[in-house]
Amino acid sequence: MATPVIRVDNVGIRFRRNRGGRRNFKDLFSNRDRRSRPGEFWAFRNVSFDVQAGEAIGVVGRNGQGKSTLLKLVAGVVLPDEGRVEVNGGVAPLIEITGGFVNDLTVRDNVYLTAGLHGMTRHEIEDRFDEIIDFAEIGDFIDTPYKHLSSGMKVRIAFSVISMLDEPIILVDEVLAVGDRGFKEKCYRRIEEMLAGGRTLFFVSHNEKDLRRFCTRGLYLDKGKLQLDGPIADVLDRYNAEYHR
Ligand SMILES: Nc1ncnc2c1ncn2[C@@H]1O[C@H](COP(=O)(O)OP(=O)(O)OP(=O)(O)O)[C@@H](O)[C@H]1O
Repeated sequence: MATPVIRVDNVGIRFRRNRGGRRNFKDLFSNRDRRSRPGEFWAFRNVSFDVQAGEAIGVVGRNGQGKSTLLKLVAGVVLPDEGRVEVNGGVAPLIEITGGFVNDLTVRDNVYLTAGLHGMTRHEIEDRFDEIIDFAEIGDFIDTPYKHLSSGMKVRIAFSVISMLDEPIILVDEVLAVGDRGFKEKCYRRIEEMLAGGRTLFFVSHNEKDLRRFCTRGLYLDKGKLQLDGPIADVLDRYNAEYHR
C-alpha cells in the first residue's frame, strides 16, 4: 500500500478543565502525583488510524467527544500529549476559519495576508483575487474593515480564500453553519470539486445527510476512544443505535 498521507499512532490528548489550571491550596500540600493534576482529563486516548490520499473521512460523535480536537491535531494546532501524528502534505483548515483574520484590516488586506501565510505568492493572489471575492459575493465590501462584516460574510470570505489554496488535505468543521443555505450549498459543491481532484477530506458534522454525501469512511469517537473506524454507513448505524434509538 502507498505511504499514508496521515498517520495517527496511539495518540492521546489531555486538557485541563479549569482555565488557569492552578492547583488549589489543599492540592499544594498533598502528595498527589503531579502527572494527574486536578482538573485534567483525557479528551481521548489510544487513537490510531492511517489515511490514504483521496480518502474522505467523516468524524462522528456526541458533543464534546473530541471531533474538532482530532481535526486540530491533523492541522497541527494541537499537539499530542502521547503518541505521534504524521501529516505528509499541506493542510487547508476550514476550521475556525475566521480566527486568522485581522479585525482592523480590510477584506482586501486580509485576503493577501491569509493567502500569503499559506504560501501563495503576491502574483498568484492578484491572479485569483477577483475569483475569491466573486465566490464570497462580497464585492461591495473589499475596502471595509473585516470587523464590520456580518458573521455570515466573515465566513464567506474566509471559506473562499482557504478553499482556494492548493493544499492536498482539507479539514472541514461546522463553520459553514452560519452561512445561509445558498452559500452552504455552494461551499459543498466546491468541496466536491476538491474531492474529485483527489484531495483528502476530514469532515466533522452532526448532519447525517452531509456525512453520507461526502464521506466513504467514518471515525466514531465516544467515551474517550476511537470506537469504530469503518465505512461511513456502518459508523452512522452504530452511532444511531447507541444514541438515537
Ligand atoms: N483548549 C481546550 N482546553 C480545555 N479543554 C478543551 C479544549 N479544547 C477542547 N476541550 C475539551 O475537549 C473535549 C473535546 O472537545 P471537542 O471540541 O474536540 O469536541 P467535539 O466532539 O468537536 O464537540 P462538538 O460536537 O460539541 O463540537 C471537550 O470536553 C472540550 O471541552
